[in-house]
Amino acid sequence: MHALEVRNLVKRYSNVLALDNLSLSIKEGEVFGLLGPNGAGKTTFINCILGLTSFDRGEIYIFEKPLNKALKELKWQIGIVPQEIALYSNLTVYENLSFFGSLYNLSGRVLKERIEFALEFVQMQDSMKKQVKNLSGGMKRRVNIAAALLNNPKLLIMDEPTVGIDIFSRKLILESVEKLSGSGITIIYTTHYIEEVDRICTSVAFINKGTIIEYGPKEFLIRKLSNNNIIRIKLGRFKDEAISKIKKINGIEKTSFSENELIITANKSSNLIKDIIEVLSQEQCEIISISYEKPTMEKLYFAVMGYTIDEKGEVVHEISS
Ligand SMILES: Nc1ncnc2c1ncn2[C@@H]1O[C@H](COP(=O)(O)OP(=O)(O)OP(=O)(O)O)[C@@H](O)[C@H]1O
Repeated sequence: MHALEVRNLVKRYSNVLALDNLSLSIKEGEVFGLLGPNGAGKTTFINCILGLTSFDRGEIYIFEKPLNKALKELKWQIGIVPQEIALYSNLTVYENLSFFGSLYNLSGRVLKERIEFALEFVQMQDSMKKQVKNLSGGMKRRVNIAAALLNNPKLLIMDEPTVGIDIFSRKLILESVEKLSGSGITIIYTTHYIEEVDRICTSVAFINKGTIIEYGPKEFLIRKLSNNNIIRIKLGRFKDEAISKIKKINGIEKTSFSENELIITANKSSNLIKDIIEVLSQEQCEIISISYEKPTMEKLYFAVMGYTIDEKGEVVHEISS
């Protein structure tokens, strides 16, 4: 079943086209990362699917129900962690959670148990009596997450939950998403931190200028979008002739050799390792190790967004469209 299906969504703010025919679908149970730079349209997208902002065109289905129906019938199964902290600062952590729980019609023992579970989940039990105004930004964000989990949602939407918070809270938030992953809950997680998507998401969509450039399961995208394989071969004894012969193998795009390491960039479609080993053994070279370099999510992201990264790791070049 699809947790979310969006078709040709268009949203305009006067002269800004914030969402430009955006389409995507998210399967139930996925931790889905929506990754894009500032102003890409992430928050507008989230606001549209939550019915918080109107849109000009398109269709949205949540758990296969049209948006209006879904928001009426499934409202209590959707947890939201908004970008802005949405808590009462003069109330304590516990009082805030009691209030949000009562909005879900939770009361008595069930409410108490759900609050205890949510507090433990975000590791805030020790701070439950503190007023929210006395908490750090990261702790407030964790209370927001606890509030979103009170009703045991089927769909959890987290809009840039780690922006501007301390490292410890960030670590806890990422760990809590990891704990939820695989439990059946669907999570939509917007961010502009590539390493977060790499760590916690099962699928990812690259969004820019209001449109989805690519999306799918992470491993699928890495296979689809990486243009080549990089093979590293550490040699003991070697002959220059072997290196020259390897350069000529069909499918090899680039080679470099320094400090006894041969780095080969090979065409994605070719499996050349057998040919390379054959040359090395014919030339009686000593192979110490062979490894494949996996393309990183970061390299993939910049490539998809139209940038390249040089050897020093700097973004150097925008490819004009
Ligand atoms: N209320 C608004 N009125 C006019 N323009 C808006 C409004 N909200 C967003 N925009 C514009 O729509 C575009 C998409 O903005 P949005 O906030 O959805 O992007 P975002 O990816 O969430 O960015 P960020 O990571 O900075 O939060 C931007 O060009 C933004 O300036």
